Amino acid sequence: MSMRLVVVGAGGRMGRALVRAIHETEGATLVGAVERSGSPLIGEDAGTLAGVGPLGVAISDDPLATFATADGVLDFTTPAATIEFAGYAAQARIAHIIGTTGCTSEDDAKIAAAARHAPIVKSGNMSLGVNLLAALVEQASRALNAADFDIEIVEMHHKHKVDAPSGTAILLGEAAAAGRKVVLSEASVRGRDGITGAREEGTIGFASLRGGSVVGDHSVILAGAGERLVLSHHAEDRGLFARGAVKAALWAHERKPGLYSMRDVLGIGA
Ligand SMILES: NC(=O)C1=CN([C@@H]2O[C@H](COP(=O)(O)OP(=O)(O)OC[C@H]3O[C@@H](n4cnc5c(N)ncnc54)[C@H](OP(=O)(O)O)[C@@H]3O)[C@@H](O)[C@H]2O)C=CC1
Ligand SMILES: O=C(O)C1=N[C@H](C(=O)O)C[C@H](O)C1
Repeated sequence: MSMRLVVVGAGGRMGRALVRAIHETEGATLVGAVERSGSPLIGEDAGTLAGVGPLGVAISDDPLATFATADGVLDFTTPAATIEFAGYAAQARIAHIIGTTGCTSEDDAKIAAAARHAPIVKSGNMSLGVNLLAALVEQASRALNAADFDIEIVEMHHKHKVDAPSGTAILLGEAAAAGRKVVLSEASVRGRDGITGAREEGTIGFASLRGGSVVGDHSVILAGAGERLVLSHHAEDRGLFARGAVKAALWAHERKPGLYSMRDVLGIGA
């Protein structure tokens, strides 16, 4: 039987891409679409809004009632909304696929608590390419030691993005930190300005650029004396993330409660 999915934030950039991806996927059916109460999109057909024609799914502002009809929820919204949806998905015991970035460690603790009751897949990037890149970054960071190679992560996104560094940059930073056997929060340097002093050995630097319509560019630079290794990913279309999220939902369907990553879904080890 087809997996019944709800898209929350259905009117957003990713929300619309998710509706299209579900429509194109055999074995997945859109049964609900949610936006915040007061949104002018309430009552509109989610398929029409996403450009695939009417699907008979009106956008609702009642997540709890909508989740009761579904097997899973796809969530690319905001941290505050995601925490609320994690509670509802746990109550309904349905899979929750979280692409939202910018969550704090307190938010992540609430998501981990919800994962005791339902399967949750959370990732800063749902594409195959980035998750493979993370495995390569982990390997390269392990092979090239901190005394000889400095790690810097550069990302660029469209001008509407509200969080920095991107969730993907953090995911890649975690991979680099795992390769180096350090804790990212203790090693990271986020942005430089003024007389910063020379670079401290073993740190992992982050730089964020914003502008135009860039979907998502990431590079991890391992800079040594006289040579640089640059591992990059360029996303050209949001459909990439949406297809990954639908794949994660199908993978999580009827799986045991727990917090899973996209590397679990894709079977990519270090
Ligand atoms: N993990 C991944 O692979 C990817 C992650 N992302 C992340 O996904 C998130 C969304 O990105 P994007 O689509 O560009 O952002 P948008 O702002 O275009 O979309 C977010 C949508 O969520 C809605 N929303 C916010 N709060 C609620 C609520 N309480 N209930 C229902 N709907 C709500 C917004 O409505 P309103 O406009 O009214 O506030 C909006 O329609 C970001 O965190 C981004 O970083 C993006 C791409 C890939
Ligand atoms: O906000 C975006 O657009 C994106 N967000 C994710 C992130 O923060 O890394 C993934 C992707 O790069 C697009």
